[in-house]
Amino acid sequence: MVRFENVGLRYDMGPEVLRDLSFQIWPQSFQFLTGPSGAGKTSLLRMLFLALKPTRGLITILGKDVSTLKRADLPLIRRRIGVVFQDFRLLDHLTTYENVALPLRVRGKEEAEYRRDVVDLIKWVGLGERLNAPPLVLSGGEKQRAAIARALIDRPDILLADEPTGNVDPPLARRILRLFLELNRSGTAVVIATHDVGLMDQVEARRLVLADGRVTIYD
Ligand SMILES: Nc1ncnc2c1ncn2[C@@H]1O[C@H](COP(=O)(O)OP(=O)(O)OP(=O)(O)O)[C@@H](O)[C@H]1O
Repeated sequence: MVRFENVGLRYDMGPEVLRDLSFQIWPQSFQFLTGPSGAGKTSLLRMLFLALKPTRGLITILGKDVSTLKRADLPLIRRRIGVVFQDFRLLDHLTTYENVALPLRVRGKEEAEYRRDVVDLIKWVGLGERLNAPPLVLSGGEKQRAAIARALIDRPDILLADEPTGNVDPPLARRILRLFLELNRSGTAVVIATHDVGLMDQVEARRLVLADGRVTIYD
């Protein structure tokens, strides 16, 4: 599903922040991506989301070599990748419902086709009471779950989450982790970037550990 071979990344003329990364992410797998602050977790996620190209090496995502992808191919592949950003990126002038429905609206789907799915998904993340609330009145944990619902609404093959429990207390972090595990059981590959050791210790899962620009894998 995802294959990295000897991938390196540098920003502008700076030093290589990631080097010699070789690993695969399998369909329906679950893994944590971890490492100290500044180790390159967000940079790696950005390459996985096709927001950043490597400066060397080969990346294949969903069967496509990213170096040969044309701009016009990007939306189709990105649609199969759900992302929960560290800063949520919800639109303040839209309600929870509208934020979650946005990817479908942008694709030109009719509301009658998706309304039920959007409402069901919002209930699944525990925000049934907040359907019509704008992000400004949501707590950090509620925003987090709205961002998760939006990442999932188009049924991605792979979900990438950047510090998805960074803004929530431990009970809510456990709840969010359970949502990801449930999602994974239903067939979605999941990559969670985190430096929350307490969170990782709750499940036996593969860990991709970044340090000094390199990755070590603990299966
Ligand atoms: N746009 C950029 N331009 C230049 N350097 C960058 C840029 N983004 C990240 N870096 C550098 O790349 C390295 C990795 O950063 P990155 O944000 O990927 O790490 P991280 O592991 O996600 O950190 P954190 O856990 O603090 O979010 C850091 O040295 C950072 O300064």
